[in-house]
Amino acid sequence: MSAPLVVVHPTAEVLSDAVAARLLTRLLDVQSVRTPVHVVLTGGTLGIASLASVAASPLVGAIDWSAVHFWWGDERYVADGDADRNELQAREVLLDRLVASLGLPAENLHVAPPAAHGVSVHQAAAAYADELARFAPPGGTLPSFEVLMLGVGPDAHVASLFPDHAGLSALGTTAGIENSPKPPPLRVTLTFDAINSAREVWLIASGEAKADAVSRSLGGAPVEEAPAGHVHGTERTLWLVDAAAVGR
Ligand SMILES: O=C(O)C(O)[C@@H](O)[C@H](O)[C@H](O)COP(=O)(O)O
Repeated sequence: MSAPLVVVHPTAEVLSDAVAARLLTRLLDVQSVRTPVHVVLTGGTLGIASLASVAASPLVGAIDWSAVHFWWGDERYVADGDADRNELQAREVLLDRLVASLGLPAENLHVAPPAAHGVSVHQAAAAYADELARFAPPGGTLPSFEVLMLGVGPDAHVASLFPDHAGLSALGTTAGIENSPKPPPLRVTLTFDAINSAREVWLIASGEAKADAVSRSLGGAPVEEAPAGHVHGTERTLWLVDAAAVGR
């Protein structure tokens, strides 16, 4: 477990560009020593803005995308093609282009299943856990995540781990979430154990509305109040924020 390091950027725009630059540089560094590389993406405004910044970066062509796998920290359990799907939003700003022209294999996008008739959110979570286990080292249940990104909610949630909510005590690698306080109500999420297995965990937050959540998370609030304060990378935990999110 690594102690958090907080990096403050002046604005949300600079922050999303800096997250993109950091991700691309990290991929270049890692690809010089090991491959394939597993990256976990986040939904949310800033997460998607950061992917759009990746698409706009001149470095995007320098990565060997054929050896990168993408996962999601959480996914909204809605029908395939629904605009609320985190994977759809990520595809629109970046991933479709990586597949179409930069060599990312379509099968390297590992999504939690969309909602389907007769399939519960818990069954979808179990299917996502099976997919994760397929890419785990022998005897393991999870791929070796290099970077895992998490947006932070105004209530200090991360992924779909909400304060005072069922997912906080979920065992295993994934959980189905019902009655999410942030719509839509059904979600599939990685658990704390799965998140905390990543080498680097990057929490990203911008805007005044997140200032209280950031301060409570970094101030040691209990997990039931501030789940975001209880995620850590094994090697590095970064809080990448803008000035407003730290009350400046
Ligand atoms: O699917 C989701 O809704 C999420 O993955 C969620 O955890 C998100 O990252 C935060 O709520 C921050 O979202 P914003 O950046 O939009 O505030």
